[in-house]
Amino acid sequence: MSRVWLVWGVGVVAYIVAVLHRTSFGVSGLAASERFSISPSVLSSFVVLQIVVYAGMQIPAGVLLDRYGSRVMIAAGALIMASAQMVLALTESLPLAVAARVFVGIGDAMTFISVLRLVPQWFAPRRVPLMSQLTGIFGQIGQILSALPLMLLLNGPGWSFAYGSAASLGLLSFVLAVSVIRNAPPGLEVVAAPAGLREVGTQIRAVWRRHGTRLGFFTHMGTQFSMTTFALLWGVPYLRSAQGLSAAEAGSLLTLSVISAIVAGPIIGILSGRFPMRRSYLVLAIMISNAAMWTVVLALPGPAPIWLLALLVMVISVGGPGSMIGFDYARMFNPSTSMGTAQGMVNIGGFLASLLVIQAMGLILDAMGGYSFDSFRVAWLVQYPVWIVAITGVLVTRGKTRKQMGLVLRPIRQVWRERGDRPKG
Ligand SMILES: N[C@@H](Cc1c[nH]cn1)C(=O)NCC(=O)O
Repeated sequence: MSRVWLVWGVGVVAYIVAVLHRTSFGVSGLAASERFSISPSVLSSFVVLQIVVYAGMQIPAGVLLDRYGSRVMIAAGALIMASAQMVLALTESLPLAVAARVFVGIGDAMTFISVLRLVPQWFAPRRVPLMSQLTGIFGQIGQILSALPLMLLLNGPGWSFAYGSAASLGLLSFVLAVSVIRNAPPGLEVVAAPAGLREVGTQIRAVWRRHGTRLGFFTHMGTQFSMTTFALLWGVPYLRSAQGLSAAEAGSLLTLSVISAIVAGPIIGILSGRFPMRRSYLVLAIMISNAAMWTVVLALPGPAPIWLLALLVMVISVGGPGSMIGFDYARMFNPSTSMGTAQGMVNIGGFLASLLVIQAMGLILDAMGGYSFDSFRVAWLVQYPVWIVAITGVLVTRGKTRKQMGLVLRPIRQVWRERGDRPKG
């Protein structure tokens, strides 16, 4: 196997294991409620705290990534997460469990953007959009590992064995990262120069001021938060307690979600590569279809048929690969020495929205008496303000970006008309 595939493959394995750690608490939510005797809102606070840390660490992680490169960041992230999962495997103390999830958030924050950073370093520019999509997609296998084997281990040998196994996988990923990953092919490495706090602050502000970075931020926000909320915490309790599905059915829907993202990813990668100036239409279509699908399901007065829930899961899952367009924008509008910072900023979008929604849902569920059909029906409504903010953000920053580029796009109708008028053959 050539060096490039090996480096990328090990990076992807590290990301898969990070996603496994990240999603493990969501699938073990009901078991965690019993083990630590906690209510829905405390349970959601766990996940919220983990995402707060993940989102809060994006800019520091991005700055460190620009400075030290992918290898150190991926290896350190893997070790931190493995140690935290081992603590979680062994403890029955709530404060220690909370601290462990904080460290899972820290390690997780260091992983994805560092793996994504390997792509433009190791692959030819024309391959970058598709390889970035594939990086994102393969990472979601970690969610399958949570939904199926981890769930089986939880229901069989139990909590400690399940979390201990996740920790061992994390250790393996640390060893692989140290031995195999290199930041770039020999002689091609570009790292940011050492900088003081003031210079770093100036650089961060410069990155945020670029309209393309903010376009990426709102893109990431509106496309992926619904699926993240579903996968990280509220999906399984909703499907089981409100919609009456079995654990196996709920697990299968989470697997279907990953399969949908795997199918959608390359299509989005190819479409956004062929029509780079129209990528935002794809982004807006994804946000609107997510909102429309939820509207149909929430409008029903009782549990939805399983085919409709499957359709909901498939539609919202397209948001995962759709959010990768946000990273394309960051890459397009930022120099390579501040790419890590820009991608970290974009990544905050979806996770910030997810944590607000997860926490708000936990509070609503608590106030309405727990995991009932009616309380979930109200709780999911908190998604709509996020779609409004994200769609507005995309429209505004897209306008500014186009203006800055001096770009005037012909209306789509005109493009189609001209295509039709072109002589055939
Ligand atoms: N949107 C995800 C990645 C993705 C790609 N396909 C499905 N999901 C994302 O932004 N990930 C960041 C992370 O840390 O996982």
